[in-house]
Amino acid sequence: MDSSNQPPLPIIDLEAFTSASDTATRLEAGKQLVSACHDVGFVYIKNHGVSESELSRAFDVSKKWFDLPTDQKMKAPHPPGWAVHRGYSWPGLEKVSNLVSGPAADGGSDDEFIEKLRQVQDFKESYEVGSDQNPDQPNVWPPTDVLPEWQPCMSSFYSTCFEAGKKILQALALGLGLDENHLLDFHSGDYNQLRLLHYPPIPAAAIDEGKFARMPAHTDWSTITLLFQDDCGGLQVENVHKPGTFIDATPIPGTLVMNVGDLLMRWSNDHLKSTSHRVQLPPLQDRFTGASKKTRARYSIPYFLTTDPDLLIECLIADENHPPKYEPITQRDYAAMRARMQY
Ligand SMILES: O=C(O)CCC(=O)C(=O)O
Ligand SMILES: [Fe+2]
Repeated sequence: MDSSNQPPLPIIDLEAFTSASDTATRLEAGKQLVSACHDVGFVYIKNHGVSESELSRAFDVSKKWFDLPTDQKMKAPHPPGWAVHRGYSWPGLEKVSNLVSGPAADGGSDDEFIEKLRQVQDFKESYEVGSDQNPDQPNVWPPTDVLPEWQPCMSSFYSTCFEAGKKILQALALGLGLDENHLLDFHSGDYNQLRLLHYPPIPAAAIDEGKFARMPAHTDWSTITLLFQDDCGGLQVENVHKPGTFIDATPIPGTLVMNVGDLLMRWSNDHLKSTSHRVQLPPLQDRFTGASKKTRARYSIPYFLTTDPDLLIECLIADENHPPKYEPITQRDYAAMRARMQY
């Protein structure tokens, strides 16, 4: 892709929202964020409040985990089935799918349909962490002798990310013309999800030939997602003005990438966009040389903010000109529909 033809993704400085004491400046910052989420659905955020030291520690410990031998990692396995999304998933277990309709979307039994989704393997491994206060999704931790720093580091990073997420939810609410805590009030923080991702090096040809995907195009089902990525590159965001084409979300040091999830899109009556994204090969010049032209390994850390499961999500922006497009739904019902398609 010729990157010079790409429209840049917006960059929002959260400092204007977090440190200004006057209402007008904060409101303006919120409106800028909402406008970016309306136009593109993906933004870089700087001054997000997650310190450089906490972030590099999370990446270091994540790398240590994925460097462990498989038999050690398998001491914290993702439970079978789709109901609980915690613990370690080995390469190929998950097939990210954007299909929310189809024979099995209503919880039906078309196993063949789901099997088809798995035919292209996602070559990545992941570890999902939640809150210990989430009764529906008990955390899966390895025995403490496996990587003693794993649990304390990831539990702490989970809370750190929520602090950053709170400010973003407040800025969004203000920008939408709502009370500052309107969106945040739906999020106790117990239902968020921290995801550690590792995309191992693979021959570039394997992706080019369609045998493997790093992560195929999908939207997230969360309220919002915060994403920290290393310097490898490969994240791409669909160009909303040219569907089917993608813009590189090149890593920018000191920023996180924030995107609107499907739930917030629905909640905002489609005012905010949940934009499709994917992970492709890193740029050509960064691929390993040699016969197989292996890609670099890539590490990323998405954090999904999700509402408490039984609160009813009703369309927010509803006036005579914009009647609600969707029935109210609880996050629990929405997530069950999505998860069924993924595992
Ligand atoms: O690894 C990335 O950069 C993207 C991850 C992602 O989109 C997801 O986990 O939903
Ligand atoms: Fe995603």
